[in-house]
Amino acid sequence: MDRNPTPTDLTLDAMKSVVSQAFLGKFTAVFPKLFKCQWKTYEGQKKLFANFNTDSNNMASRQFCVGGNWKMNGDQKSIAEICKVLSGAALDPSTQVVIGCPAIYLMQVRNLLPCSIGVAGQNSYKVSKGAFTGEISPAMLKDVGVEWVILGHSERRAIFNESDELIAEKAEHALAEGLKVIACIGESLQEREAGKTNDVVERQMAAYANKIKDWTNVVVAYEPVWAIGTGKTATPDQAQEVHAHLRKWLAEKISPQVSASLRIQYGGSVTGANAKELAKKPDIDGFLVGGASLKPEFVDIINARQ
Ligand SMILES: O=C(CO)COP(=O)(O)O
Repeated sequence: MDRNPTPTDLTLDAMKSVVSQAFLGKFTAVFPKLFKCQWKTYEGQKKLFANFNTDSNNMASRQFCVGGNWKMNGDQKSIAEICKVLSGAALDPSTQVVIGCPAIYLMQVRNLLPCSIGVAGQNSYKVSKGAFTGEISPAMLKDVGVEWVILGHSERRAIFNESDELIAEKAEHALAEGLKVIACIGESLQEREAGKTNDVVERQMAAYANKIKDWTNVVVAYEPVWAIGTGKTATPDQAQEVHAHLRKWLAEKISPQVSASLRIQYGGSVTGANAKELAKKPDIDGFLVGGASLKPEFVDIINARQ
């Protein structure tokens, strides 16, 4: 929809939901898992709906989205344990949850987690197949039931020398293949201290914008490099300042609609203890979490808006 939803649109959506739920009810006995999953989604949408504000610039109109980035951590045993915790936990149904796990464990994680939790690759290449030893493609991620990919993480940029252009090409291809993309950006400590934060995130966003024409399936993750894995979280005000700047940039360079609807996560030493304060900021629409996503406190981060 390229306009704000009107109360009539919302009522029609609610009616469609009720009818489809009634229809689903008939099949509860046959497809209990499917029903449980649909119901959870419905409950989440109902909660979102209750909060919905037709002012599209309002944070309530963007679904809170929390990603766990396990990076190169875990083994079959520990991953099974984390999946058990997540599967059994009472997670805020209005929060979208996505787990980015090492490629080799993607199928295991997809099989262990309920369908209400999305699974993400941590990287994918810019073409669908071929002689690219060591790479995986969006088509392969989709083939094993993975719907998301994290791209442009600062570790890919710094350690594996990925350029803004390559990352944008990867994002373009992943979106064309039907994946949802968590597109990471963020400045280093040196860049922040030199007062270049806005320039850096604008440059990284401009590279994405050169290749991305439809932002519907994109979530941006603002992750200041100095806050990643350091225990030195950006303060809620520091994070909000950059998120608000990004929204202004999006309004000017892309469109007011994309600026109002694109979700921007914060990442960098998010914990169960600091998530609630960060989540109160109007332009913070979720988190991308490293270390704490491997621990039970990840549940508190998911529930930060409750
Ligand atoms: O890099 C991150 C998520 O992608 C953040 O990592 P930490 O939460 O461990 O700081």
